[in-house]
Amino acid sequence: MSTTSTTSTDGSTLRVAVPNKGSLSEAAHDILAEAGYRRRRDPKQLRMVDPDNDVEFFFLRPRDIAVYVGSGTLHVGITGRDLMLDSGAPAQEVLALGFARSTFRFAAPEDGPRSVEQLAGTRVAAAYPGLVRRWLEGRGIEAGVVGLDGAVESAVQLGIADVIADVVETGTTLRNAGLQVFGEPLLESEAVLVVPDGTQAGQTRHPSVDVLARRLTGVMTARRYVLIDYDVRNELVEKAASVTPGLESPTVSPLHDSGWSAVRAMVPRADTNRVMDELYDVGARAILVTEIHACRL
Ligand SMILES: Nc1ncnc2c1ncn2[C@@H]1O[C@H](COP(=O)(O)OP(=O)(O)OP(=O)(O)O)[C@@H](O)[C@H]1O
Ligand SMILES: O=P(O)(O)OC[C@H]1O[C@H](OP(=O)(O)OP(=O)(O)O)[C@H](O)[C@@H]1O
Ligand SMILES: [Mg+2]
Repeated sequence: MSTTSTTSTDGSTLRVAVPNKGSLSEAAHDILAEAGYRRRRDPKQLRMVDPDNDVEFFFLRPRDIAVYVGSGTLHVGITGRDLMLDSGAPAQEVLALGFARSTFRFAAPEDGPRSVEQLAGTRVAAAYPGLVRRWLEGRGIEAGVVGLDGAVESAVQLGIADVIADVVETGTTLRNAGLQVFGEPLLESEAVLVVPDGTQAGQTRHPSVDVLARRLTGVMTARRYVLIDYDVRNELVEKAASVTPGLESPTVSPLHDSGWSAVRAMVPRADTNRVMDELYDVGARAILVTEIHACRL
């Protein structure tokens, strides 16, 4: 009877890879829980079956997720765009998820290289060596890449590299290491939903991937928008509606007092107060804002 199950039409359980720890993990678990999937109880759990949704979750290192998905052994996963590209695995992004945002940038001491052109002949330290090598090759720049596991910012001071290429979020770690960014970002990254590369022979997308993607999109929309309701005199409806056009068009309903209408529309959360001020100026009253808990557009 349920129409919300992710049960696939081909009868096989959807196998989903989720980051087990690190920067992506908590937000990935949150968005899945908001999308109606079972939440992991124990952070050491490696695998969890969610029978209500006919999904099996595998909690893996974020760096490995594109490798599993690309091999076809798991149907879909959540990882970082940068991690997916670094792996070189035959996986492709189907949905950007809006969290774990970062930029990937070159940085060096003040007296080091200050432009991409000056990278030739240098040693670049990176925890994403595949991504950096491909980026340099794509531009015909011949530089050595020193692959490290992390704390890359120390590599210059410790003498094994001239430049680093790393994830920058606030820039605090770079500043503390006396490094400055230069050149354009190599990449803008965020968490993404990945599936096996469509070009791989013999691999077809599991039908429940689309249900998962729709649910996650619904959560992102519910987070990004609020619902606004207000009353306005009939002659002012058009003017007020132009302030709150909604996604398609606002809902306008008659009030018991025939001179007034009630209007309802979705508004970007970030615009809420500006929109309320404008509506009040137009003459709207009883302006109410409510959360959207879930939606399918
Ligand atoms: N401040 C940040 N540090 C590291 N990764 C970040 C940061 N902000 C966003 N990210 C993103 O999170 C992903 C890295 O996840 P991962 O779990 O490997 O990171 P981590 O927190 O550095 O874990 P670890 O401690 O194992 O290195 C990448 O996609 C990266 O772009
Ligand atoms: O710009 P910031 O806000 O300072 O964040 C970026 C830093 O955070 C991450 O390091 P992490 O703490 O994951 O350590 P690691 O380098 O050992 O992975 C990343 O590798 C950068 O070093
Ligand atoms: Mg790290």
